[in-house]
Amino acid sequence: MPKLPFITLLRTSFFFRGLELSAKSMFFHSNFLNGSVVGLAVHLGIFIRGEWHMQAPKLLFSHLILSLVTFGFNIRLSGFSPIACSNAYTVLGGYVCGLFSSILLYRLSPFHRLSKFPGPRLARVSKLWHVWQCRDSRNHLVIERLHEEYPGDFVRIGPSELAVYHPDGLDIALGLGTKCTKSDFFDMMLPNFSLVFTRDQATHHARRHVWTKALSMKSIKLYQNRINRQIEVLRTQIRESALACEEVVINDVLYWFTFDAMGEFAFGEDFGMMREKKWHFAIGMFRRALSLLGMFSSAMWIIRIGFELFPWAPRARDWLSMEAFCHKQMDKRASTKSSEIDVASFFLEEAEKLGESHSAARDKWLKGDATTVIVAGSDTTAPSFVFIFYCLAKYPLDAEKIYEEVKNVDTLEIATVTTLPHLNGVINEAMRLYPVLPTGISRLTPPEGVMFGNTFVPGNTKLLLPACVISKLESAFVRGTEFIPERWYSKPEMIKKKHAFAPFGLGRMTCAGNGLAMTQLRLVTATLVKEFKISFAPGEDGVPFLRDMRDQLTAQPGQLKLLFQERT
Ligand code: HEM
Repeated sequence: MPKLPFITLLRTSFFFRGLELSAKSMFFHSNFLNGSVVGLAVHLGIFIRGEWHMQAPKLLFSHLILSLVTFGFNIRLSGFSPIACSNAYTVLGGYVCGLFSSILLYRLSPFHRLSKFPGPRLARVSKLWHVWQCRDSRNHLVIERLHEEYPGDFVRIGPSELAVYHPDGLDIALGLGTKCTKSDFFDMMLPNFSLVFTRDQATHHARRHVWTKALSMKSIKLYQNRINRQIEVLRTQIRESALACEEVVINDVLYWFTFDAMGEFAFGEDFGMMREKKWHFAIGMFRRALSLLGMFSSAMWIIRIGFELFPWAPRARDWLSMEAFCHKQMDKRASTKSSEIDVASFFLEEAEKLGESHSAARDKWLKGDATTVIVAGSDTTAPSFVFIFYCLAKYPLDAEKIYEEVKNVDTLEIATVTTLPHLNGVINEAMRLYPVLPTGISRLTPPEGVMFGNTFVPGNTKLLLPACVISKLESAFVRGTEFIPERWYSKPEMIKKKHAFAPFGLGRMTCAGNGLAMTQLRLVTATLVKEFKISFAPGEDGVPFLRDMRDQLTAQPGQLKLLFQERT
């Protein structure tokens, strides 16, 4: 065999090495490209349409499985080797790049249906931006700041979500005749059913009548003895503090009262918090679990992943344990006969109608509504109370005006307190300036879209309707940021858009417990103002109370210390 010169050998070896490298590079590129095309197709063909939060846990799980299968497949093809692993990485890397580039470009592009609405660039890309902004549970400040930064009626706060600051926003999105429906947020409690968390309108309508019956003014009168009992415990506790000249942490006392009262109305048994002057463990769990909502309520897919894949994580566990506690309360109530009527009596009566053949659905409704009645009934009324008492301490002249109204009347008479103008003006004004659902109302536009004045909002857009901004708009209320109770009775000209104040929502899905909540607010405020002078405790100025407020779907104000002094 002729001997090849060394140089020729070298050249030939470089040539083949080059060929191998370019083949490898082509292979690499084609793997990457194939992955990217699949990623692109999956976005444009599937994920671009509809809602995916309910499937989020399954999607995450199936993507993990698919990644493992891709590795397995490549290892089977080329044996366990760096090449097999790098092939798998390349395909998966291509998929991820294709999928996310397509999502990113689309969301930032002028072709997106919400492209004309202003808002932070990162908010357009992903809801993770909003989640990050809410990491300290202060969504109300985020939403207020955005309103200042982007003056106008709308700000884009997510890829397909708008914050609406229009003075008619609540009326258009919630009012009678609206075609907007509840947003993805209301899938939070699934698989349990509950009136609040029911998106399907027909199902909602069918369930609503039980709640309407259980919380009608006629039924509330049946709970009057229970209400009076709880108010008496509260009065006694406040009187003890007044006699001892002790400051009262009003948040604790009024939260204990409201949860105790709700336990009593709902299941015929309070939580004993006022008597024992300490938090019940289940309510404590619930309040810890709320921090989940402070950060994640704007991204339901994260909450769904948390509940389904990480139910053992501390906050998710607190939430699930709190639900289990409420379910147990309902089971306990179902197995006892009560001589006095309570809210559960109505639910149990309805459950009996469903009978054994529908036992699964019946149990789900009972469980879901048991949680709702405690959570929606207490964690809303309690902060309303705290804000009202903050206003009474801050505006003592208004407290005195209420005193003039109540000093000669029976403050436990529902019909009487309903008609007292300044009492009701103060309650309304406190709820307007300090809404208990500061950013908690959201809706989805119908497929054909909705007009807000002259602006068209396209279909399937999630809307956030922040009461913390809308109810103070100058276009809705004259001197909108000031506390003026008279606007609700003697100065109606100071209200330009009455539906910009909707503390209980509007329309078909308005608060079912509106009457009960207002009754409690009126009776308790009138009773305590009649008996006590209320002021800030020494060293208290109410600043930390507002500064430390968290927005965890419901407002969780900071600590407030008050002094109660018995009127002589
Ligand atoms: C001051 C106290 C309260 C406030 C500010 C309040 C506020 C609200 C708001 C704004 C909504 C509508 C949410 C939406 O449209 O997305 C609502 C719904 C609801 N609330 Fe209340 N609420 C209070 C007290 C109560 C009480 C005491 C109960 C019951 C015991 C209750 C039970 C419900 C229920 C069941 C719904 C759902 C209604 C439906 O979807 O048909 N709420 N509440």
